[in-house]
Amino acid sequence: MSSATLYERLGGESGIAALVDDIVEAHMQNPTIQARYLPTRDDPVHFEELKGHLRDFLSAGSGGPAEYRGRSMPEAHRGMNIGEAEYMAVTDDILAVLDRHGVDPQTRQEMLGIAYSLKDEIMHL
Ligand code: HEM
Repeated sequence: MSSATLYERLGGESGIAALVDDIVEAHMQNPTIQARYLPTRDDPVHFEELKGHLRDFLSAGSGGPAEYRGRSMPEAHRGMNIGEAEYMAVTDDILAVLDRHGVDPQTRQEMLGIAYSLKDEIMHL
């Protein structure tokens, strides 16, 4: 086990910013979920706010200093009726990007655990 916090292992503020950019881009390219995400780019202010929320969510949730000011997970995803295949697609994108950024397997496993733990707050709402 590494003694570094998850936040540190993700590369701190700059590492997380780079991860979020690439994860969002991966979602835009992923046929299973791109229709959910492409419209968020139509309004650049909203898009930047969304990416800021994703950075803060990841920082706050991994032991970093950010304060998450976005909506709760059920609030953010209510009305989307997100299914299993879509959840898998998002998780796959995240793991692939972590791999590309050289994040170690134990840390990727931890991220997978966190993603699974959030399922009930995000799916079928
Ligand atoms: C590990 C799983 C997930 C996490 C941690 C997560 C996290 C978040 C966060 C933090 C936001 C920002 C909320 C805000 O700005 O108030 C968000 C927004 C969003 N999420 Fe998720 N999400 C997950 C899975 C999914 C899935 C499976 C989908 C559907 C394919 C999805 C679609 C969206 C969309 C479209 C938005 C933007 C909503 C908007 O335009 O305001 N998310 N998510």
